[in-house]
Parts: sequence; structure tokens; C-alpha cells
Amino acid sequence: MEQAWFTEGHDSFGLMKQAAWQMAQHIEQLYEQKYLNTQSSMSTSMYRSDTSQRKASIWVGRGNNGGDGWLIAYYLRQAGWQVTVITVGFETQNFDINHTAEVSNTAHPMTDATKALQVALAARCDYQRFEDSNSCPNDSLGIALSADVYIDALFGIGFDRAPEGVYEQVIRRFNDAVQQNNALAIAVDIPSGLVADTGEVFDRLAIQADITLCLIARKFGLHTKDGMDYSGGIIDIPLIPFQKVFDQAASDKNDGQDVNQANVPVAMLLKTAHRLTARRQNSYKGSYGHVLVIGGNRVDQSQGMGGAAILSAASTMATGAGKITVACHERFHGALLTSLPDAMTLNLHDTDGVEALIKEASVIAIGMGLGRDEKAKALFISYINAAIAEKKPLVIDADGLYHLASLSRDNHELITQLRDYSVDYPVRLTPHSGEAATLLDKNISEVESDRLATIKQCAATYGGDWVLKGAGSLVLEQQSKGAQIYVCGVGNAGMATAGMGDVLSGVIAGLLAQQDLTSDMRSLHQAVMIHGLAGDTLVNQMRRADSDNNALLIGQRGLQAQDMPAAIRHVMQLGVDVYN
Ligand SMILES: NC(=O)C1=CN([C@@H]2O[C@H](COP(=O)(O)OP(=O)(O)OC[C@H]3O[C@@H](n4cnc5c(N)ncnc54)[C@H](OP(=O)(O)O)[C@@H]3O)[C@@H](O)[C@H]2O)[C@@H](O)CC1
Ligand SMILES: Nc1ncnc2c1ncn2[C@@H]1O[C@H](COP(=O)(O)OP(=O)(O)O)[C@@H](O)[C@H]1O
Repeated sequence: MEQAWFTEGHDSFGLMKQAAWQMAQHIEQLYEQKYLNTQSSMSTSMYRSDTSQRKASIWVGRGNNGGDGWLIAYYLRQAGWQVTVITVGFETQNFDINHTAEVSNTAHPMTDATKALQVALAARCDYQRFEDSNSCPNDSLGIALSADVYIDALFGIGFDRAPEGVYEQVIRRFNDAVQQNNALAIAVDIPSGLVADTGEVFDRLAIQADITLCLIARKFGLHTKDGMDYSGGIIDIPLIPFQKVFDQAASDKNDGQDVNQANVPVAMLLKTAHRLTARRQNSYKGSYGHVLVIGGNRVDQSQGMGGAAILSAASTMATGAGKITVACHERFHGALLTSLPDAMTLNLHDTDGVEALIKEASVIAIGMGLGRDEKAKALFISYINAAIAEKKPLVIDADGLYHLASLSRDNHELITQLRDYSVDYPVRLTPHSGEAATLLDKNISEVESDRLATIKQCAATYGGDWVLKGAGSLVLEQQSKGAQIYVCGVGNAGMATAGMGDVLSGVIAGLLAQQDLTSDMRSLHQAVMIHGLAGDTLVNQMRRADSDNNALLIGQRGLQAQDMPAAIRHVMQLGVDVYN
């Protein structure tokens, strides 16, 4: 977007000044919010109405992100603040004042970052080199470090590798200074240490921001993997009026129209779900589909995984599917019917019975607790073959993905058949990072270091629509004009408990079965959003009453997959994101 703006003839330094000016205004507002509009008497006692008493410590690196920092220093100083710029990676001669800062010198054009430094120095902004901190008598850097607001302009979207040496030290020192001064930490564009394209943080070392002022467009890495743990609240500063062009391109692409791919965002951030439409009065259970859940096996007398199939079935019902049959190990039929009397049961190992039911069912969800032994693999192959023959939509999760990976290693013909089938019929696959690693024959760390590349590779290898689960789940939906990728902007770490994935597979199958819903409402991204919002609904209810009507505090820890069905129904009625 930035390049397109410059191509239209706009000046890059002008954009940097605009960015810094808007950020300085936000910083003043954020200062007021922290120190004035607060319940904490400690914070209000630190509030300084006289701007000349307010202190900002602005940490800058050598790139354009640092350029933003120099200009923020300039604007805050103009507003009367005491500013100190802490530099890293600069030599002392970099601070020589050049009085032609704003004039372009064609022989040696000045970079925007250097122009910004020159503007700040000409306005007499104080600065200190971080590298001099060890040689400073009486820790003069320590004194310079004491501030109300700390601005991180060390690295922006150019950060791409683990910080070492002085860069490692500077990030640690910034975080320590913020903590010691109980101050506000504001990151420019993206917290330094977080990779913008992937959400990766190396060795858990990144600026811990309270607020990130995100320039131009949301960075993918703010919303997946480590991003959410470091960015704090995000404030968008759009700067250039291109958002409409990009929104239009995305919607045209969704409608199957030709678009300039350069205008299509890498991914769409989702925070809401569609509210599901009301049912027709004149309808019956057959109007809402029949889901067959295949899983819940018991291998070699082990305790087995009946719960996986039960959780999946319960959430299928919660989404409103008309009928459900669970093909699980006979040992679990009693448990299943106790918790879910609405379900019908079938013996997982009765291949004739299951294949006959595949003919009847409208959606097949397979793999949750299916088992990984050879017998389970043979069942998987038979049931997938039957589903393909009967042209039934498929949801494949957990052990089903394990078998798929193993079949891929064997060059089994089912892989090609499934890929071809997925061109015309819905096939939805839902790995977490570990399962994706097995499917692609990679290490988990390779998968985690680039989740976007991973989900694309999964789709290219196996076909179908995908969810790559985890913090900031990714969704890939195949469309006639190429894949559309979504980032799930809801959900929480309370959902990191066993069985939550089984619940998701149930939501996907349950929505898919309901033909009365629009395609958007039955879509994979809709299922992921309902699942995430249901998890948020459960943990954000601050209080819940016990049987004696005493208020109980609820939080992330202790959230259970079995709590989800009621919340799923709640979200489907509400549709919108009310918590984020
Ligand atoms: N007018 C404009 O263009 C506008 C730009 N804007 C701003 O620009 C920002 C992007 O700027 P940028 O591209 O200069 O990247 P940035 O992150 O500042 O620095 C890259 C430098 O860091 C270095 N480096 C990287 N990793 C490292 C590591 N681990 N350890 C050590 N060094 C490391 C890297 O070194 P190199 O790889 O070259 O060796 C390079 O020198 C963007 O986020 C936004 O804030 C806005 O103002 C809008 C207008
Ligand atoms: N930190 C988190 N933030 C958001 N969602 C999460 C988080 N941890 C887990 N989840 C969600 O919970 C589900 C867990 O799925 P999975 O790991 O397959 O569980 P299981 O295999 O035990 O059923 C996924 O949908 C995942 O995206």
C-alpha cells in the first residue's frame, strides 16, 4: 500500500511526518488516559497537567521505524514535553547536524530516517547512545531512562532475525525501565522483536507493549502466534486512503471477479460471526441435515478416546444439525447416550453398517479419537472411499489427519483422489501445528515459524479448505479465483485444553449440514469464529452464579470443552463480537 502511494507521486518523508504527528497526538491522549482517567490513586498522583513536566523516553534504531521515533520526539518536544531519545546502532558522527536536512541533495540523497534525525536534532531534542550506557558515570543513562512514557521505535517491519548483542540488551533494558517506572509502553507500528510477517518472537525476547500504534494496515504477525502476547491494545493509524481499494478488491475476489492480486490483502482479520437466520416454521429434522461422526475408538483394551466423539457430537447438535449418528467403539455407546440421548449410535467397526449410513448422512466428520493403529487406518481408508463415492462433504480432524499423513508418505492413491474430490465437494481439514508438521513431514518449529506458508502448503498438497489451529487460527478457503485466507481475531488461551479441537470439528460439520443457511453461514471461517467467540463468551463472563446464587468469578483457567455447547448456541443467536 505504501509503495502504491509513493508511485502516485506522494512523498515518503511527508508520510513519515504525518505518521509521527498522528502518533504524537495519540501518545498525549494515552498519557491522559493512563494518568488521569484512572481509578488508581497512584497513577493520578503521577499526572502532570503542565506538559513541560511530562517525560518521554524514545528508543530508536537505524531504520525508518527509528525515523518515526525521531519525529515523535520532535512533535512531543514541540508540545512541551521533556524528551530523551535513546539510540542504538548509531555512531557519534551520525549526530553531526546537517543544515540542509529538508533539502534533497541529489548527489547523496538523505534517507527518510536521517532526515528525521536531523529534524529532531535541529529542534534540540536530547539523545543518548545506548552503547555508551556501560561507560556512563553514575549511570547517567539510568537517569535519562526515567520517564512516564516509553516509545519503542527500535525496529518495525524490517525486523527479521533474532536480536543479538546490544540489540538483545536494548530490548531487555526497555522492558525493565518500563516496569521500574510503572510507565506506559507504546510500540510504533509493531513491538520490536516481533516479526511482522509471521508473529514469531525469538527466545521470548520482544518489547512488551501496552499499546501498539499500527501504521497503514494491520500486520499479519500482530494476530497469530506470539503477536497477541506482546502488542497490547492496537490502535490503527491508516494514514493513506487506500483501505477502500483493498476492501473492494477482497470482496470482488470473493465474488469470483478478476482483480489485481497486488491489491488483495494477505489475509482478512475476522472478529465477528454471522448471526444465524431463523428457521422456517414449516420444517422438520430432515430439513437440517444428518451428521455422521466417526471416531471414539478403543485400541488394544486401552481406556480409549470416546470423549472426543462425544464432544464433537455435542457441539454438532449445539449448532442445530437435525440428526446425528455417532459411529464409535461399542464400549462408549452407554456413555454417549448418557450424555447425549439425542444421538443415534453405531459400532465403528461394523463397516457395512457405517458405509450404509454414509449413504444416508449429509456430512461425515471423521478422525476424532479414531485411533492410530493399522485397523483404524483401514477403517479410515474405507470410510473416506465410501464418502467420496457417495459425494458427501467431509470434515477430517485429529487421527484422520495422522492417517492422511501416513498415506501421503506411502504415495497412496487416496491422497490424489481426495485432492481431486475437494475441487467439487467440501473437504475441511483442521490440524493444529503438530498435525500440520506431520502432514508436511516437517518439524513443529518449521511450521510455527511461518504459519501462513504452512496452511498454503497444506492446501496445495492435499486440496480442500483448512484451519491451522492455535492462537490466531488461520483459515484457508479455496475459491474460484484462488485461496482466501482469514485470521481468527477471537478466542483465548483458556481454549488450550483437550477436546477443544473436537468441539470445533463438530461446529464445522453441524453448520455444513444445514442447507437452509447461506454459504457464508455454513463456511469454515464462520465455524472458527463461532468456536472462538463461544470460548470468549465463557471466559469473559466475569461472574456466574452457583446453585445458591453466589457470584463466582470465571476466567480462562479451567475452561472445559464440555462447557462449549451452550456458549455456541448463545453466539449463534447474537452473531456479533461483543467482547473484543
Ligand atoms: N516513509 C516510509 O517509508 C514510512 C515508514 N514507516 C516506518 O518504517 C518502518 C519500516 O522501516 P524499515 O524498512 O527501515 O525497517 P526497520 O524495522 O525500521 O529497520 C530495519 C533495520 O533493522 C535492521 N535489523 C532487522 N532485524 C535486526 C536484528 N534482529 N538485529 C539487528 N538489526 C536488525 C536491519 O538491518 P539489515 O537487515 O539491513 O542488516 C535494518 O537496518 C515501519 O515499520 C514504519 O514504522 C512509517 O513511518 C510510514 C512511512
Ligand atoms: N491460545 C489460544 N488462543 C485461541 N484459541 C486457542 C488457543 N489455544 C487453543 N485454541 C483453540 O482451541 C482448539 C484446540 O484444538 P486442538 O489442539 O485440536 O484440541 P484437541 O485435539 O484436544 O481437541 C483449536 O480450535 C484452537 O485454535
